[in-house]
Amino acid sequence: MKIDVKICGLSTPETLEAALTRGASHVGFIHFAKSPRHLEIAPMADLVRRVDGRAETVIVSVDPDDALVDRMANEVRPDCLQLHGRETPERVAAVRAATGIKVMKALSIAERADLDAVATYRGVADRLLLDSKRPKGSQLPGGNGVSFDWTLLALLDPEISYILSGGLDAANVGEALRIAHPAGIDVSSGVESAPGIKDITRIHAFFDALDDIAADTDSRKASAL
Ligand SMILES: O=C(O)c1ccccc1NCC(=O)[C@H](O)[C@H](O)COP(=O)(O)O
Repeated sequence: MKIDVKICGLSTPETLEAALTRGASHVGFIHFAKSPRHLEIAPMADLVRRVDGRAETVIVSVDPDDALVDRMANEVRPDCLQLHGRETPERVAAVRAATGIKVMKALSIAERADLDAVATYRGVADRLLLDSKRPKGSQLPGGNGVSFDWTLLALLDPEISYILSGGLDAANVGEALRIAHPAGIDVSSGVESAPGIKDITRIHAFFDALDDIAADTDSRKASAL
């Protein structure tokens, strides 16, 4: 089964094109002032226009107030709003109802108890993104380039569909997909040369790794016949 691939924290037309050319299903743009990937609304709207239906566009924000939700919805018009703060299920439902735009809710996972929150967003958020907890000292709720213990995900109800995020890169995505069974994967730092600087070579390397995994899976299936 083909999984979704979200390349997040894009900020230039060139790196956006590279992600789209390689078949990203989702492209993400960050609106969070403390992030090295932060984009103001107008440049973000420009990048979203360039996507022109080739992938789903996602704006990432952290506990946005109603005024910001309104600006993102009306001035950028993304396909999806990713809420990466402490938004409750009620807030997710309210954002969805107010905008008519899909909502992806990000949840931080570090230990077994963190999985309890996942079910409370089921049927409320359109997508769930399971990310690592921010490391001590980081000001960013996401985009920290650290992974969590993927074996925890075996404890989730297998019916729950999620996007796996946090510290993925070309070198570890194969192992992540052997352990976890996500509907999609999300990467940011793993395709950067420095915080906030997306790297076209690393974007290609990430998709090359996914192609290798797909080819390996196909050949295993063929030899099992
Ligand atoms: O990327 C950021 O700077 C960011 C800032 C504030 C909230 C969320 C942020 N990123 C959200 C994402 O979806 C990232 O892709 C996700 O956390 C994975 O990042 P990484 O571990 O760097 O691959």
